[in-house]
Amino acid sequence: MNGRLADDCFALPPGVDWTPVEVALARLREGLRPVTGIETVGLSEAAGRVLAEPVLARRDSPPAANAAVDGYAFAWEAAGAEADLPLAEGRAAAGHPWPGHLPAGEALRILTGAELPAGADTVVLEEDCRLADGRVRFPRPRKPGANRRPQGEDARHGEPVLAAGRRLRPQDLARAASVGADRLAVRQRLRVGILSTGDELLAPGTDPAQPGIFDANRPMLAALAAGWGAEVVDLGAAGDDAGAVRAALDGGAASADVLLTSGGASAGDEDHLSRLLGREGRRETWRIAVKPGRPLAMGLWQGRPVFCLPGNPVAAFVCTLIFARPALAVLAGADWPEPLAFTVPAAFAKRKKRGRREYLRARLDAAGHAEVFASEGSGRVGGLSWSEGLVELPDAGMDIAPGDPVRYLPYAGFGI
Ligand SMILES: Nc1nc2c(c(=O)[nH]1)N[C@H]1C(S)=C(S)[C@@H](COP(=O)(O)OP(=O)(O)OC[C@H]3O[C@@H](n4cnc5c(N)ncnc54)[C@H](O)[C@@H]3O)O[C@H]1N2
Ligand code: MOO
Repeated sequence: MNGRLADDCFALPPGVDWTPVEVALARLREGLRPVTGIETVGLSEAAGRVLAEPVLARRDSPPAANAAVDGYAFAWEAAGAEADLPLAEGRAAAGHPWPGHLPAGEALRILTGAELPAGADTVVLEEDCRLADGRVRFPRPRKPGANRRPQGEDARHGEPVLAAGRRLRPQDLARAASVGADRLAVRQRLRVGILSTGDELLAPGTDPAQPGIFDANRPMLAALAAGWGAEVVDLGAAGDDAGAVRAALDGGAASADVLLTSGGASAGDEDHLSRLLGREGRRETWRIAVKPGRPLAMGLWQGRPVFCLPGNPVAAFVCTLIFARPALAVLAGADWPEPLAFTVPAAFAKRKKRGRREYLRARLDAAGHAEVFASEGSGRVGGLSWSEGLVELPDAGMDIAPGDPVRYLPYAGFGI
């Protein structure tokens, strides 16, 4: 079912001033619900889509016991410890079952994937066998059932094999296909509108001699959202003018399910986005205890959630990974994703203030230690491109020395 978001879905509990990251995340998790409809697609179109209903096994998988190796099938009980069995006529191959009932005390040539013939319960590996005069000799495997893949060992008929909310990875498609699924009920793609704001922004292709800065956020945010399975709606760039920002928000609310804006998030004279949302929409300024990203604001414009990301590209990027990504997942009907994190030794030294969580652009050196970008400047796009993950430092004050354990969040864990 599609959810309507409550007006206060971003509101913080009363009395909260500087919002710890985990409080902000918990609030998002509680306040958001799926906003996308459901459609049916074939397996070949389902990669990256979010399952709307569980996939149930349409039969046992495998449908019958079969051989895990090339060798000889036989009944374990009837063979001695040093087995010496006559070979039955014919063979069993994948897709070509042997029709008869194998008498106890005989063996049958069998290939990997072939259904085990009636009467046989065990398969001996061909490398362990000696063949002579129509007989096969081998040391009997220690246990009955060796090299046999039992019926239904991977899935039972009717069993849910994939839960609703899963974003389908290639291996999930294999799982769905293996139990006979054909068409899957998935969520429609979340439409994510991307808007940049600021008079200083230059479109790509502008003469570099022009004053201003090139819009770095929009291609980055669009690629992030697309990589997470969204349909991107490019809302362009709006100048620092309330009318232009209002028109862009109206256009976004009409064409997208959720908006990611950048710039104008804090409380400066030209921070129209934040002000407009406050006056004409619904805005919660969170003052999150995080660096970078403190000015992140969230709100609703005509019922559509809006993430007002800070303009500084590093802050926009970090806020998108940490806050917008799980929010977009929930809005898209997917499970809440937790970032992947490892504890690794630091390759750097840093004194950190208490009272806020910090994210540093980082990557692992050859020894597996986390090194960080030379500058923490939130405008340094070079550091974003240099980095392969983030070091996450907790709210406490810290004096970090090389070799101290730190939490490293590889970008690969964010799907980028
Ligand atoms: N008095 C205060 N000033 C600032 C505060 C504060 O709390 N009080 N917070 C600082 C922090 S932290 C950040 S982050 C920025 C965020 O401000 P805004 O979201 O209002 O963003 P702008 O002022 O519009 O832009 C900031 C910076 O980013 C550049 N920018 C904007 N959009 C883009 C884009 N699409 N591509 C590349 N660069 C972009 C813009 O030119 C500015 O340099 O505020 C601090 N100030
Ligand atoms: O979020 Mo600002 O430094 O924190 O760029």
